[in-house]
Amino acid sequence: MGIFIVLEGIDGAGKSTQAKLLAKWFEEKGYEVVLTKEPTDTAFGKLIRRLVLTGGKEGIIDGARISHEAEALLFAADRAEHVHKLIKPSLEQGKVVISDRYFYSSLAYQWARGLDLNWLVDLNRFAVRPNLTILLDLPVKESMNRINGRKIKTEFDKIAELQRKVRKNYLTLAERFEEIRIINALASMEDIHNDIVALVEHEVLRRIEER
Ligand SMILES: Nc1ncnc2c1ncn2[C@@H]1O[C@H](COP(=O)(O)OP(=O)(O)OP(=O)(O)O)[C@@H](O)[C@H]1O
Ligand SMILES: Cc1cn([C@H]2C[C@H](O)[C@@H](COP(=O)(O)O)O2)c(=O)[nH]c1=O
Repeated sequence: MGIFIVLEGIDGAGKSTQAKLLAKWFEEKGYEVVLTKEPTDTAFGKLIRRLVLTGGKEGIIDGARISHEAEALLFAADRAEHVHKLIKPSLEQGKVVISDRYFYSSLAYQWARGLDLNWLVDLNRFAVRPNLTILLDLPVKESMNRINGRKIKTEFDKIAELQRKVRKNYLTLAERFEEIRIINALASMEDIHNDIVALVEHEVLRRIEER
């Protein structure tokens, strides 16, 4: 069985930066790595980017924005394909899978949109649990600074208030899901990478060796 690691956090927390650094670290140790993300690059992921994550006309169906429940279902459908077609087969082949976002994003964001947390947990029950989930925790003010320079912004990027709710939700989720570990994302990229490596060595590799 392989190793499954997830990076989570509000927009601009540094997930993709750290996912790439961690993938390189594992590769240098000789592991075969699958670096992936949600929403995925498949047809489902593209549909989500068009219907949910673009603030313009493309997000409108039959004259109105899609409901938050429909959004949650689309994210879950994308995730089901991700789990069954990529994550599970890669783990069965003994690979290291690193995902930039996973079902915790649905819990944190769609909960912040007003949906019921337990309904979201049930909807995502099919999602295989990671060995380790790293929550990159960053104050919203800093995340807004980091993402402000982007040319294309999602609706979420623009709304600092929503990001505040999402950050609070992630911290609450870290109390509920034992695989979530919090890292201070205000530090330098290098320090954060070193903190992540220490967690991986301690929480994942050592436990596998002890089995
Ligand atoms: N520790 C850090 N200190 C300062 N800037 C950082 C740090 N980590 C990442 N950045 C910068 O912040 C921006 C956002 O980083 P990144 O794309 O990795 O975040 P993300 O969490 O994947 O964002 P999103 O969820 O919105 O895709 C990038 O310009 C990146 O270079
Ligand atoms: C998986 C997932 C994502 N989201 C939101 C979170 C972000 O605002 C965007 C994705 O943007 P990124 O730059 O590609 O990280 O989608 C969500 O609301 N629910 C989810 O399940």
